[in-house]
Amino acid sequence: MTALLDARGRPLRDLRISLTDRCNFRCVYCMPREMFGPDHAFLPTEHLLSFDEIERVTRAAMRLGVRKVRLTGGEPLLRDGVDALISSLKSLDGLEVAMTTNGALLGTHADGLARAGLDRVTVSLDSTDPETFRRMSDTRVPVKRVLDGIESATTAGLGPVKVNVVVRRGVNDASVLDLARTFRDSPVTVRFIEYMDVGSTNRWQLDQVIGAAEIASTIDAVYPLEPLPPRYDGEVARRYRYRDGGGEIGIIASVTRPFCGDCTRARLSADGQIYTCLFAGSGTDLRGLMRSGADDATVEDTLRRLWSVRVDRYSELRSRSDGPSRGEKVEMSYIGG
Ligand SMILES: Nc1nc2c(ncn2[C@@H]2O[C@H](COP(=O)(O)OP(=O)(O)OP(=O)(O)O)[C@@H](O)[C@H]2O)c(=O)[nH]1
Ligand SMILES: C[S@@+](CC[C@H](N)C(=O)[O-])C[C@H]1O[C@@H](n2cnc3c(N)ncnc32)[C@H](O)[C@@H]1O
Ligand code: SF4
Ligand code: SF4
Repeated sequence: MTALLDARGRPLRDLRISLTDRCNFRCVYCMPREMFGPDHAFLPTEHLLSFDEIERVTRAAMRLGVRKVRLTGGEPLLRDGVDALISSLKSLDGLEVAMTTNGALLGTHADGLARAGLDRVTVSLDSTDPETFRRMSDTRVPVKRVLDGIESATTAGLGPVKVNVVVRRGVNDASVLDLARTFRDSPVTVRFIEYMDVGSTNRWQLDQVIGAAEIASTIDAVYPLEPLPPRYDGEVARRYRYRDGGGEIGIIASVTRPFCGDCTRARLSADGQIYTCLFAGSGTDLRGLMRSGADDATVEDTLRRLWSVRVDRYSELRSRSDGPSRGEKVEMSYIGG
């Protein structure tokens, strides 16, 4: 089989699947409470893709080159029966299944996820300081519960666990060193993410971004670092290791050093739209297609046609004066991060 490439020569390798648009947190950079309050209309259950439909799309995507899926959201652990979905995805030959979660429910779910066959988990955690954590995540869940969840995941064998930290100037600057220190000499890898202009509700401004170079030098000044080579083509995080052998960290520089050139990711929203870029304004409706009776070959063909004309490179164009307009973009909680 010849590899399917998009119009810029990029293969399709990863499928990120949002299981729900709901969340038990209201992170200010993702689902600000003033936009996602009690009146917000979340998707009704019948609009969510069923597990059978998710599996059908995954099988079609695998025939086109996908080898890894990441279950995300919203908060994926809020979707009932997630263990059953993982078991059925893991029965597909050679598929790696990972999950990104806010960790609040990991303590109770870690063992079941491991039994279902989940390969790895990434936990989002923006600070270990209780007040800063609350300010970033706008939740009553105590930070200790997330830290315990990370430990449960490690004990259950869902590792090596990664911790994703969104860094926002003026809010959690101090968390860079705190989190580096907390997880040094542990099996957990912390990855610092430049704050991005996803969606249309977080009122992003460039001066709120702490760039990769500053993050690296802040850590390097206290715990000297050296760069590591990527583990695979298209890895989003730049890796560094502590010179004293204390483990490694990653930095995801999607604003200051975009990685669109080897972006191999498609995204499936909770209601079955396929997006070829995190910053897209609209997707292609696979749910409607499947519910109108389309067979597997038609689903595969739709994906193939969509990927073969793909030209997306939003992050590379963001800073150019002739770059993309700041029109409506899909929300991260709906499409998955
Ligand atoms: N702009 C942009 N940002 C991305 C993309 N993929 C991931 N990110 C950002 O990077 C963060 C980390 O993504 P992960 O899924 O944890 O990273 P990953 O490197 O794919 O995961 P691994 O399988 O562990 O290597 C996300 O939460 C996003 O903020 C992408 O395609 N475009
Ligand atoms: C949308 S969340 C979904 C999964 C789960 N609820 C969680 O938080 O891990 C996926 C990832 O997107 C990241 N994210 C959300 N908004 C972001 C933004 N504006 N800039 C950078 N990363 C963001 C989060 O930190 C998280 O790691
Ligand atoms: S980043 Fe994750 S935990 Fe935070 S609001 Fe978005 S979906 Fe929820
Ligand atoms: S901005 Fe779009 S094309 Fe670029 S890396 Fe992110 S998802 Fe891929």
